[in-house]
Amino acid sequence: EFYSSVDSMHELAQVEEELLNATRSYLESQQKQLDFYRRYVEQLKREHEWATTQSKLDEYLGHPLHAFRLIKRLVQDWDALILEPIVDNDAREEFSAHVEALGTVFGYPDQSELQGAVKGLARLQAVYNLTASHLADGVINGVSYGSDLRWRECYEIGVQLFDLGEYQRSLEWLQVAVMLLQNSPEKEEDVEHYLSDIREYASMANFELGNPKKAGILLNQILESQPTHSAQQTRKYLESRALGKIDQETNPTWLANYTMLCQGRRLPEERSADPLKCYLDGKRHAYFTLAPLQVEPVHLDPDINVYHGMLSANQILSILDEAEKMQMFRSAVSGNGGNSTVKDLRVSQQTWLDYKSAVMKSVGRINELVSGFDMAGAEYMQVANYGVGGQYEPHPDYFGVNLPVEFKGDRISTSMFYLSDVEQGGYTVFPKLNVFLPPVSGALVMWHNLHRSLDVDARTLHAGCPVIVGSKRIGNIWVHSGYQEFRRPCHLTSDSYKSAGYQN
Ligand SMILES: O=C(O)CCC(=O)C(=O)O
Ligand SMILES: [Fe+2]
Repeated sequence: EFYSSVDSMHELAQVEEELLNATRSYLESQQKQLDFYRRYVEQLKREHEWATTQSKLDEYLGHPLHAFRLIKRLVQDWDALILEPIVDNDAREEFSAHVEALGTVFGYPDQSELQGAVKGLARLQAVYNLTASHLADGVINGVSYGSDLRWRECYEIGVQLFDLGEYQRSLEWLQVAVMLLQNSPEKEEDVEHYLSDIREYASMANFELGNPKKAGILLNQILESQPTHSAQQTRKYLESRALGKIDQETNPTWLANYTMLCQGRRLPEERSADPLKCYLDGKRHAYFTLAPLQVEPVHLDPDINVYHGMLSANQILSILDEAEKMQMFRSAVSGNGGNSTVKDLRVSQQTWLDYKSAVMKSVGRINELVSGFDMAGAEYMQVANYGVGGQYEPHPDYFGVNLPVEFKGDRISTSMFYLSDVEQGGYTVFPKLNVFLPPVSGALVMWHNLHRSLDVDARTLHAGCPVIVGSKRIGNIWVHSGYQEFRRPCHLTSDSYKSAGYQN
């Protein structure tokens, strides 16, 4: 699977590079061969004309050498030099073999990949209010990336969204496709034809959106100029379908908060708390005496802190190197019965690193010293890379159910290292706490998922917003409660009442 991570998209870029090279050399060799045929045909033509313009063709052919040459040409030369190479063309076979081999070596994206990429775009539109026309112009949140889309691409996005049942968005893209097509340098008769295809989809999308009248008007427009268009069948089909009620999918309540925070806007608060201040902490451990922790508290109770500058650029490179050597997998989310399922809930690829290498030893130590927890209870670090529209919808990190003893307790804390900056989007947000965090490479975000009583803290619900531009990389370390009895002891009174109002 390619679209879910920027890393694996690299391979696609390589595939395209190979395709370009192969095609270019194929065309060159074809061109050479064509030049050769043309020269040979010219030569034959001269001979043929010379012969037939002789006053007496009879006499010409009566000459044994002439007769021999004509017969040789027809028996051998035409076949060997022209007909055979044109019909079965070595270069062509070599070329298709090469292209096929590319597919087996690198893999080749299929229809589902295209759908995945389009879903990613739709997700970005939904969360960041991006219009299809801005995206088509290559403008994202006012920044122009100089990669505008052609009408065909917008049309394709519209079609894919239609197939995904995203009719409103499909319509939006189809409209952009129409505008671009009308201003494109295509031949006029082609434009009319393409317009009809787009209108046919727009008609169906309108129908699905409960607007059969508009659907009918569009179909009529098509049939006026092209009476034999497949819109005929579409009209019959739509007429035959009883207009059932379109059940609008209701958005979950957290979506509004999630969307706002992803855009870097805080929700209005009833009372404004004292602003939190950054500080240096050189006392947490002797290790930090010379280089104190740069702490940015972003929430109190539950505490969420960002520790800046925890990993150097070189350390990050080593971690990513190590991760690259492991196979990255499409992230799964724990489903019912503990089975992992691959859902759009989480679109990224990930791998797990132990704490054996030099750099991972430091990472483990940093985590131990900053969190105060015993790494004996830590899972391996999960390194993840988010691709097009990559996201992780709001979730808690704890499991919260009766865990088997092997789990050594639930996930008491989350340490998330940002292993990259993200050009646009990709914030980490806490919808119940009104907190958003833009990723900052080298920073570490840490919070507790459990109360001191080890009851789950529902306030820690959080999410990774869709990445708009860039490649987001994070490294997560989850520490379990099993070994931390002396590191974070229970209080005499339970504090779990604090999250009671946040369960849903
Ligand atoms: O990507 C993010 O910012 C959050 C990731 C996350 O919550 C997780 O991996 O559990
Ligand atoms: Fe998480």
